[in-house]
Amino acid sequence: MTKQKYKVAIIGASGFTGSELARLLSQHPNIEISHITSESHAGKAFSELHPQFLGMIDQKLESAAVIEEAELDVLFLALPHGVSMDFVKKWHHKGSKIIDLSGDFRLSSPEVYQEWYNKEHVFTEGFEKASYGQPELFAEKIKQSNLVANPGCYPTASILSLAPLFAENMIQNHSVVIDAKSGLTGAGVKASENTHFSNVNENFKAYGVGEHRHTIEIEEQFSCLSDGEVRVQFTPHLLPVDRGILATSYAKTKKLTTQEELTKLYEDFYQDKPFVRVKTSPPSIKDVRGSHYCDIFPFWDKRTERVIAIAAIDNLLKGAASQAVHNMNLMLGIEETAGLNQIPLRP
Ligand SMILES: NC(=O)C1=CN([C@@H]2O[C@H](COP(=O)(O)OP(=O)(O)OC[C@H]3O[C@@H](n4cnc5c(N)ncnc54)[C@H](OP(=O)(O)O)[C@@H]3O)[C@@H](O)[C@H]2O)C=CC1
Ligand SMILES: CC(=O)N[C@@H](CCC(=O)OP(=O)(O)O)C(=O)O
Repeated sequence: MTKQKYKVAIIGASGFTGSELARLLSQHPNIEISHITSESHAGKAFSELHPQFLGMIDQKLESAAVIEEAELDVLFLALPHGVSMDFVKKWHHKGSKIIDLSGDFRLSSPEVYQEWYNKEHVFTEGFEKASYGQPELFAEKIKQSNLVANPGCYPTASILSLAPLFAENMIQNHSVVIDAKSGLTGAGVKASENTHFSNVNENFKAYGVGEHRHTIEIEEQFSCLSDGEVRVQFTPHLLPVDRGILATSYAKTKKLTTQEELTKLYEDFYQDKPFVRVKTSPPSIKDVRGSHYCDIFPFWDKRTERVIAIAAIDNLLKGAASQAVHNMNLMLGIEETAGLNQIPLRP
Protein backbone atom coordinates (compact mmCIF):
# COMPACT_ATOMS: atom_id res chain seq x y z
CA MET A 1 0.00 0.00 0.00
CA THR A 2 1.33 3.48 -0.83
CA LYS A 3 1.75 5.84 2.09
CA GLN A 4 -0.63 8.80 2.33
CA LYS A 5 1.09 11.98 1.18
CA TYR A 6 0.00 15.21 2.85
CA LYS A 7 -0.20 18.27 0.61
CA VAL A 8 1.70 21.32 1.78
CA ALA A 9 2.43 24.83 0.54
CA ILE A 10 5.37 27.05 1.42
CA ILE A 11 4.52 30.74 1.39
CA GLY A 12 7.67 32.84 0.99
CA ALA A 13 9.81 30.19 -0.70
CA SER A 14 12.21 32.75 -2.17
CA GLY A 15 13.63 33.44 1.30
CA PHE A 16 16.17 31.53 3.37
CA THR A 17 13.85 29.56 5.63
CA GLY A 18 11.39 28.95 2.78
CA SER A 19 14.09 27.34 0.66
CA GLU A 20 15.30 25.24 3.60
CA LEU A 21 11.71 24.08 4.10
CA ALA A 22 11.57 23.04 0.43
CA ARG A 23 14.85 21.10 0.84
CA LEU A 24 13.56 19.20 3.88
CA LEU A 25 10.00 18.64 2.66
CA SER A 26 11.07 17.43 -0.79
CA GLN A 27 12.83 14.51 0.97
CA HIS A 28 10.08 13.88 3.54
CA PRO A 29 8.46 10.45 3.08
CA ASN A 30 4.92 11.64 3.88
CA ILE A 31 4.84 14.97 2.08
CA GLU A 32 4.05 16.33 -1.35
CA ILE A 33 4.92 19.99 -1.94
CA SER A 34 1.83 21.21 -3.81
CA HIS A 35 2.70 24.90 -4.03
CA ILE A 36 5.63 27.21 -3.37
CA THR A 37 5.07 30.93 -3.50
CA SER A 38 6.91 34.17 -4.06
CA GLU A 39 5.50 37.57 -4.95
CA SER A 40 8.67 39.06 -6.42
CA HIS A 41 9.69 35.94 -8.38
CA ALA A 42 6.32 34.44 -9.34
CA GLY A 43 6.57 32.54 -12.63
CA LYS A 44 10.23 31.57 -12.21
CA ALA A 45 11.28 28.01 -11.49
CA PHE A 46 12.32 27.48 -7.86
CA SER A 47 15.64 26.09 -9.15
CA GLU A 48 16.27 29.25 -11.16
CA LEU A 49 16.20 31.26 -7.95
CA HIS A 50 17.96 28.60 -5.85
CA PRO A 51 20.30 26.85 -8.35
CA GLN A 52 21.28 24.09 -5.90
CA PHE A 53 17.85 22.53 -6.55
CA LEU A 54 18.30 22.20 -10.32
CA GLY A 55 16.75 18.92 -11.49
CA MET A 56 15.32 18.33 -8.03
CA ILE A 57 12.79 21.11 -7.44
CA ASP A 58 12.03 22.80 -10.73
CA GLN A 59 8.47 23.60 -9.69
CA LYS A 60 7.24 27.12 -10.57
CA LEU A 61 6.93 29.78 -7.89
CA GLU A 62 3.38 31.16 -7.76
CA SER A 63 1.80 34.22 -6.23
CA ALA A 64 0.09 33.35 -2.94
CA ALA A 65 -3.14 34.85 -4.32
CA VAL A 66 -3.30 32.10 -6.98
CA ILE A 67 -3.45 29.28 -4.42
CA GLU A 68 -6.22 30.64 -2.22
CA GLU A 69 -8.60 27.88 -3.32
CA ALA A 70 -6.04 25.07 -3.09
CA GLU A 71 -6.80 22.14 -0.79
CA LEU A 72 -3.88 21.85 1.57
CA ASP A 73 -3.12 19.88 4.70
CA VAL A 74 -0.40 22.23 5.90
CA LEU A 75 0.52 25.81 5.13
CA PHE A 76 3.99 27.03 6.09
CA LEU A 77 4.39 30.79 6.41
CA ALA A 78 8.04 31.74 5.88
CA LEU A 79 7.23 35.45 5.85
CA PRO A 80 8.39 38.50 7.78
CA HIS A 81 6.59 39.32 11.01
CA GLY A 82 3.81 41.80 10.39
CA VAL A 83 3.05 40.02 7.09
CA SER A 84 2.26 36.53 8.40
CA MET A 85 -0.66 37.73 10.50
CA ASP A 86 -2.56 38.79 7.34
CA PHE A 87 -2.16 35.29 5.92
CA VAL A 88 -3.26 33.60 9.15
CA LYS A 89 -6.31 35.87 9.26
CA LYS A 90 -7.18 34.93 5.69
CA TRP A 91 -6.41 31.19 5.90
CA HIS A 92 -7.24 30.04 9.44
CA HIS A 93 -10.79 28.93 8.67
CA LYS A 94 -9.89 26.96 5.53
CA GLY A 95 -9.03 23.74 7.33
CA SER A 96 -5.28 23.61 6.69
CA LYS A 97 -2.94 23.42 9.64
CA ILE A 98 -0.77 26.53 9.75
CA ILE A 99 2.83 26.79 10.92
CA ASP A 100 4.00 30.37 11.14
CA LEU A 101 7.76 30.88 11.22
CA SER A 102 7.46 34.55 12.15
CA GLY A 103 7.03 36.14 15.55
CA ASP A 104 3.42 37.18 14.94
CA PHE A 105 1.80 34.62 17.28
CA ARG A 106 4.59 33.71 19.68
CA LEU A 107 3.80 36.13 22.49
CA SER A 108 1.08 35.99 25.13
CA SER A 109 -1.19 38.81 23.95
CA PRO A 110 -1.72 41.49 21.28
CA GLU A 111 -0.70 44.12 23.85
CA VAL A 112 2.66 42.49 24.54
CA TYR A 113 3.13 42.07 20.77
CA GLN A 114 2.46 45.73 20.14
CA GLU A 115 4.87 46.79 22.86
CA TRP A 116 7.80 44.73 21.50
CA TYR A 117 7.08 44.78 17.75
CA ASN A 118 5.81 48.39 17.57
CA LYS A 119 2.94 47.23 15.42
CA GLU A 120 -0.76 46.76 15.89
CA HIS A 121 -1.92 43.18 15.38
CA VAL A 122 -4.61 42.54 12.75
CA PHE A 123 -5.69 39.09 13.98
CA THR A 124 -5.87 39.19 17.76
CA GLU A 125 -8.01 35.99 18.00
CA GLY A 126 -4.93 34.14 16.77
CA PHE A 127 -3.22 34.48 20.15
CA GLU A 128 -5.79 32.15 21.76
CA LYS A 129 -5.56 29.64 18.93
CA ALA A 130 -1.77 29.50 18.62
CA SER A 131 0.52 27.04 20.40
CA TYR A 132 4.16 27.84 20.98
CA GLY A 133 5.99 25.33 18.82
CA GLN A 134 8.88 24.14 20.97
CA PRO A 135 8.49 20.36 20.44
CA GLU A 136 10.73 19.36 23.36
CA LEU A 137 8.51 21.26 25.80
CA PHE A 138 4.98 21.39 24.41
CA ALA A 139 4.51 18.35 22.16
CA GLU A 140 1.09 17.40 23.56
CA LYS A 141 -0.33 20.88 22.97
CA ILE A 142 1.21 21.10 19.51
CA LYS A 143 -0.43 17.77 18.54
CA GLN A 144 -3.86 19.31 19.25
CA SER A 145 -3.19 22.60 17.53
CA ASN A 146 -4.15 23.94 14.09
CA LEU A 147 -1.94 27.03 14.42
CA VAL A 148 1.63 26.76 15.62
CA ALA A 149 3.90 29.72 16.27
CA ASN A 150 7.33 28.37 15.42
CA PRO A 151 9.85 29.74 17.95
CA GLY A 152 12.52 32.25 17.07
CA CYS A 153 16.06 31.06 16.44
CA TYR A 154 17.69 32.78 19.42
CA PRO A 155 14.80 31.75 21.71
CA THR A 156 15.14 28.09 20.65
CA ALA A 157 18.79 27.90 21.69
CA SER A 158 18.27 30.05 24.78
CA ILE A 159 15.16 28.26 26.05
CA LEU A 160 16.56 24.76 25.54
CA SER A 161 19.80 25.77 27.28
CA LEU A 162 18.04 26.38 30.62
CA ALA A 163 14.67 24.58 30.34
CA PRO A 164 15.65 21.60 32.56
CA LEU A 165 16.57 23.97 35.41
CA PHE A 166 13.46 26.15 35.05
CA ALA A 167 11.22 23.09 34.88
CA GLU A 168 12.70 21.91 38.21
CA ASN A 169 12.26 25.39 39.70
CA MET A 170 15.98 25.57 40.39
CA ILE A 171 16.79 29.03 39.02
CA GLN A 172 16.68 32.40 40.72
CA ASN A 173 14.23 34.07 38.36
CA HIS A 174 16.04 37.38 37.94
CA SER A 175 19.55 36.00 37.60
CA VAL A 176 19.64 34.93 33.95
CA VAL A 177 22.04 36.45 31.43
CA ILE A 178 22.13 35.14 27.85
CA ASP A 179 24.86 36.06 25.46
CA ALA A 180 24.00 34.78 21.96
CA LYS A 181 25.66 34.91 18.54
CA SER A 182 24.04 34.30 15.17
CA GLY A 183 25.21 33.75 11.63
CA LEU A 184 24.11 36.19 8.95
CA THR A 185 21.30 34.12 7.42
CA GLY A 186 19.37 34.97 10.60
CA ALA A 187 18.84 38.40 9.08
CA GLY A 188 16.97 37.07 6.01
CA VAL A 189 17.73 37.09 2.30
CA LYS A 190 17.61 40.85 1.70
CA ALA A 191 20.96 42.60 1.96
CA SER A 192 21.26 45.64 4.20
CA GLU A 193 23.98 47.92 5.50
CA ASN A 194 24.31 45.73 8.60
CA THR A 195 24.85 42.61 6.51
CA HIS A 196 27.12 44.23 3.91
CA PHE A 197 30.25 42.08 3.40
CA SER A 198 32.70 44.72 4.55
CA ASN A 199 30.67 45.47 7.66
CA VAL A 200 30.56 41.85 8.80
CA ASN A 201 33.67 40.21 7.37
CA GLU A 202 36.33 39.86 10.10
CA ASN A 203 34.02 41.81 12.38
CA PHE A 204 31.89 40.96 15.41
CA LYS A 205 29.37 43.13 17.20
CA ALA A 206 26.41 43.22 19.54
CA TYR A 207 23.08 44.71 18.51
CA GLY A 208 19.59 45.24 19.92
CA VAL A 209 21.17 45.70 23.35
CA GLY A 210 18.50 45.69 26.07
CA GLU A 211 15.61 45.76 23.61
CA HIS A 212 15.71 42.83 21.19
CA ARG A 213 12.22 41.33 20.62
CA HIS A 214 13.46 37.84 21.46
CA THR A 215 14.01 38.94 25.08
CA ILE A 216 10.28 38.89 25.84
CA GLU A 217 9.79 35.62 23.95
CA ILE A 218 12.46 33.95 26.12
CA GLU A 219 11.13 35.54 29.33
CA GLU A 220 7.57 34.42 28.63
CA GLN A 221 8.56 30.82 27.96
CA PHE A 222 10.76 30.61 31.07
CA SER A 223 7.90 32.12 33.08
CA CYS A 224 5.59 29.36 31.72
CA LEU A 225 8.02 26.69 32.85
CA SER A 226 8.72 28.06 36.31
CA ASP A 227 7.09 29.69 39.32
CA GLY A 228 6.75 33.44 38.84
CA GLU A 229 7.90 36.04 36.40
CA VAL A 230 11.34 35.68 34.85
CA ARG A 231 13.58 38.56 33.79
CA VAL A 232 16.41 37.94 31.37
CA GLN A 233 19.29 40.03 30.09
CA PHE A 234 19.64 38.94 26.47
CA THR A 235 22.27 40.29 24.08
CA PRO A 236 22.49 39.09 20.47
CA HIS A 237 25.65 39.38 18.37
CA LEU A 238 26.25 39.09 14.64
CA LEU A 239 28.81 36.46 13.67
CA PRO A 240 30.56 36.61 10.29
CA VAL A 241 29.42 33.09 9.31
CA ASP A 242 26.50 31.88 7.13
CA ARG A 243 24.57 29.91 9.70
CA GLY A 244 24.63 28.83 13.31
CA ILE A 245 23.68 30.15 16.74
CA LEU A 246 25.67 29.75 19.90
CA ALA A 247 23.89 30.86 23.07
CA THR A 248 25.77 31.00 26.36
CA SER A 249 23.39 31.28 29.31
CA TYR A 250 24.42 32.15 32.87
CA ALA A 251 22.14 31.65 35.88
CA LYS A 252 22.24 31.51 39.65
CA THR A 253 20.60 28.41 41.13
CA LYS A 254 18.41 28.37 44.26
CA LYS A 255 20.69 25.83 45.90
CA LEU A 256 24.17 24.56 45.22
CA THR A 257 24.62 21.57 42.96
CA THR A 258 27.45 19.51 41.46
CA GLN A 259 28.56 18.82 37.89
CA GLU A 260 27.32 15.23 38.19
CA GLU A 261 23.86 16.29 39.39
CA LEU A 262 23.60 18.97 36.72
CA THR A 263 24.58 16.65 33.86
CA LYS A 264 22.13 14.02 35.13
CA LEU A 265 19.32 16.58 35.34
CA TYR A 266 19.85 17.56 31.68
CA GLU A 267 20.25 13.96 30.52
CA ASP A 268 17.03 12.91 32.28
CA PHE A 269 15.08 15.92 30.99
CA TYR A 270 16.10 15.36 27.37
CA GLN A 271 16.21 11.55 27.58
CA ASP A 272 13.35 10.95 25.12
CA LYS A 273 13.97 14.06 23.00
CA PRO A 274 15.68 12.75 19.87
CA PHE A 275 17.15 16.05 18.71
CA VAL A 276 18.74 17.41 21.87
CA ARG A 277 22.20 16.08 22.65
CA VAL A 278 23.59 16.73 26.12
CA LYS A 279 27.36 17.06 25.95
CA THR A 280 30.20 16.99 28.43
CA SER A 281 32.24 19.56 26.52
CA PRO A 282 31.34 22.86 24.78
CA PRO A 283 29.38 22.49 21.52
CA SER A 284 30.23 24.31 18.33
CA ILE A 285 28.01 25.59 15.52
CA LYS A 286 29.70 23.23 13.06
CA ASP A 287 28.66 20.23 15.20
CA VAL A 288 25.02 20.94 14.31
CA ARG A 289 25.24 22.70 10.94
CA GLY A 290 22.69 21.46 8.41
CA SER A 291 20.90 19.36 11.04
CA HIS A 292 17.95 19.50 13.44
CA TYR A 293 20.15 18.97 16.50
CA CYS A 294 20.52 21.23 19.48
CA ASP A 295 23.74 20.41 21.38
CA ILE A 296 23.93 21.58 25.00
CA PHE A 297 26.76 21.62 27.52
CA PRO A 298 25.61 22.39 31.08
CA PHE A 299 28.51 23.41 33.34
CA TRP A 300 28.48 23.97 37.11
CA ASP A 301 30.89 26.77 37.90
CA LYS A 302 31.50 25.98 41.56
CA ARG A 303 33.81 28.97 42.01
CA THR A 304 31.03 31.49 41.22
CA GLU A 305 28.17 29.13 42.15
CA ARG A 306 26.50 29.70 38.80
CA VAL A 307 25.43 27.48 35.94
CA ILE A 308 26.86 28.16 32.47
CA ALA A 309 24.81 26.37 29.78
CA ILE A 310 25.99 26.58 26.18
CA ALA A 311 23.67 25.61 23.33
CA ALA A 312 24.38 25.38 19.59
CA ILE A 313 21.83 25.13 16.78
CA ASP A 314 21.58 25.84 13.07
CA ASN A 315 19.42 28.99 12.98
CA LEU A 316 17.83 28.03 9.65
CA LEU A 317 17.00 24.48 10.78
CA LYS A 318 16.44 23.84 14.50
CA GLY A 319 15.92 27.61 14.73
CA ALA A 320 13.34 27.68 11.92
CA ALA A 321 12.70 25.18 9.06
CA SER A 322 13.40 21.79 10.65
CA GLN A 323 11.63 22.90 13.82
CA ALA A 324 8.62 23.71 11.61
CA VAL A 325 8.82 20.22 10.06
CA HIS A 326 9.07 18.69 13.56
CA ASN A 327 5.93 20.61 14.53
CA MET A 328 4.21 19.45 11.35
CA ASN A 329 5.01 15.80 12.18
CA LEU A 330 3.45 16.25 15.62
CA MET A 331 0.38 18.05 14.23
CA LEU A 332 -0.20 15.36 11.59
CA GLY A 333 0.39 12.50 14.03
CA ILE A 334 3.18 10.99 11.95
CA GLU A 335 6.60 9.74 13.10
CA GLU A 336 8.16 12.59 15.11
CA THR A 337 11.54 12.20 13.43
CA ALA A 338 10.30 11.77 9.84
CA GLY A 339 12.36 13.77 7.35
CA LEU A 340 14.65 15.11 10.06
CA ASN A 341 17.61 12.78 10.18
CA GLN A 342 20.18 14.96 8.43
CA ILE A 343 23.70 14.40 9.71
CA PRO A 344 25.51 17.66 10.63
CA LEU A 345 27.69 18.98 7.84
CA ARG A 346 31.38 19.36 8.78
CA PRO A 347 33.94 20.77 8.18
N1 LIG B 1 16.44 33.40 8.99
C1 LIG B 1 16.37 32.79 10.16
O1 LIG B 1 17.37 32.25 10.67
C2 LIG B 1 15.09 32.73 10.90
C3 LIG B 1 13.97 33.37 10.47
N2 LIG B 1 12.81 33.31 11.20
C4 LIG B 1 11.63 34.00 10.74
O2 LIG B 1 11.10 33.31 9.62
C5 LIG B 1 10.49 34.22 8.71
C6 LIG B 1 11.17 34.08 7.34
O3 LIG B 1 12.54 34.35 7.52
P1 LIG B 1 13.60 34.33 6.34
O4 LIG B 1 13.34 33.19 5.46
O5 LIG B 1 14.92 34.50 6.94
O6 LIG B 1 13.20 35.67 5.59
P2 LIG B 1 13.60 36.16 4.14
O7 LIG B 1 13.69 37.61 4.21
O8 LIG B 1 14.81 35.40 3.69
O9 LIG B 1 12.36 35.72 3.26
C7 LIG B 1 11.07 36.20 3.52
C8 LIG B 1 10.22 35.95 2.31
O10 LIG B 1 8.94 36.54 2.53
C9 LIG B 1 8.45 37.02 1.30
N3 LIG B 1 7.69 38.27 1.53
C10 LIG B 1 8.16 39.42 2.03
N4 LIG B 1 7.19 40.33 2.13
C11 LIG B 1 6.07 39.73 1.65
C12 LIG B 1 4.73 40.15 1.49
N5 LIG B 1 4.35 41.38 1.84
N6 LIG B 1 3.85 39.27 1.01
C13 LIG B 1 4.22 38.04 0.66
N7 LIG B 1 5.49 37.59 0.77
C14 LIG B 1 6.40 38.44 1.27
C15 LIG B 1 9.63 37.31 0.43
O11 LIG B 1 9.40 36.71 -0.81
P3 LIG B 1 8.91 37.51 -2.09
O12 LIG B 1 9.30 38.93 -1.95
O13 LIG B 1 9.62 36.82 -3.20
O14 LIG B 1 7.47 37.27 -2.08
C16 LIG B 1 10.79 36.61 1.08
O15 LIG B 1 11.35 35.63 0.28
C17 LIG B 1 10.67 35.61 9.32
O16 LIG B 1 9.54 35.95 10.06
C18 LIG B 1 11.87 35.41 10.25
O17 LIG B 1 11.89 36.33 11.28
C19 LIG B 1 12.71 32.58 12.33
C20 LIG B 1 13.78 31.92 12.80
C21 LIG B 1 15.07 31.94 12.13
C1 LIG C 1 21.11 37.75 12.73
C2 LIG C 1 19.76 38.41 12.78
O1 LIG C 1 19.59 39.52 12.32
N1 LIG C 1 18.79 37.73 13.37
C3 LIG C 1 17.45 38.23 13.47
C4 LIG C 1 16.58 37.19 14.10
C5 LIG C 1 15.94 36.34 13.06
C6 LIG C 1 14.74 35.65 13.56
O2 LIG C 1 14.74 34.52 13.85
O3 LIG C 1 13.69 36.38 13.76
P1 LIG C 1 12.37 35.93 14.44
O4 LIG C 1 12.71 34.77 15.30
O5 LIG C 1 11.88 37.05 15.22
O6 LIG C 1 11.42 35.47 13.42
C7 LIG C 1 17.33 39.48 14.30
O7 LIG C 1 18.08 39.66 15.24
O8 LIG C 1 16.38 40.23 14.06
